[in-house]
Amino acid sequence: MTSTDAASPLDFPPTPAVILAGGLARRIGGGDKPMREIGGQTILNRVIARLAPQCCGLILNANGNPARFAAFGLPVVADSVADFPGPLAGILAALDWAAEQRSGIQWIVSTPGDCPFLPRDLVARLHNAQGEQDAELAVAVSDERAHPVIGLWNVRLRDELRQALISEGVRKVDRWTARYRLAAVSWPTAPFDPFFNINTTDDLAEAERLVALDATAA
Ligand SMILES: Nc1nc2c(ncn2[C@@H]2O[C@H](COP(=O)(O)OP(=O)(O)OP(=O)(O)O)[C@@H](O)[C@H]2O)c(=O)[nH]1
Repeated sequence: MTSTDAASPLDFPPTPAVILAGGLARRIGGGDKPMREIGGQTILNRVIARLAPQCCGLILNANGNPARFAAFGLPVVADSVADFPGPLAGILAALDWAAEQRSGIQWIVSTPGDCPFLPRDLVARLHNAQGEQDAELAVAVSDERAHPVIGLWNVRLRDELRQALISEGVRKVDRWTARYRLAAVSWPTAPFDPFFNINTTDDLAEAERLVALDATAA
């Protein structure tokens, strides 16, 4: 067994996760996509339920009035870079939040707020791969496709990210991560892709079907 197959949560440093909900959700008609419901629960509730047992805390990255998320009881951190420059702005906001905590947080895991079936071993396997490969970042992969917003980020990289976003105008996550030693961690896609995410109303319907499959598999 390689150590990426299994890991105890004690094997890696305490790691908070940021749930990225700062986008405009244009393909689904705007609004807060994570507040849409599938199987009688918000997508956000499902993301929280997957991540909370794996992390030492959760934060929500969202723009606009944070009061609309009050019921979830999470710190809400807005982008510091204006005009919706994409998910890198949310990752930067989370890294800055971590540095401000002054509790020695070294790593943050990021996930989108529209990905309700995240693996229960996400954080452990990202950390294991990072450690084994002495990588600077780790990113999730399924079906040979990288999911650049689902990753493990070192708080140390925040000023380089700020520079890339603000001074160089970098927008694509994988354009930025290509600068670093990156560990890619692959998950199986049976019975379905755990990184299935919801972009459209058709995806919402598909997610309803997967909720039932997921309940059977659990
Ligand atoms: N903080 C922040 N997050 C963003 C921004 N744009 C997208 N995201 C987040 O990045 C993840 C992937 O986003 P996309 O699928 O590209 O964008 P989206 O807003 O979800 O949907 P579309 O507008 O339909 O593309 C989601 O979790 C978004 O909330 C942004 O400008 N700022």
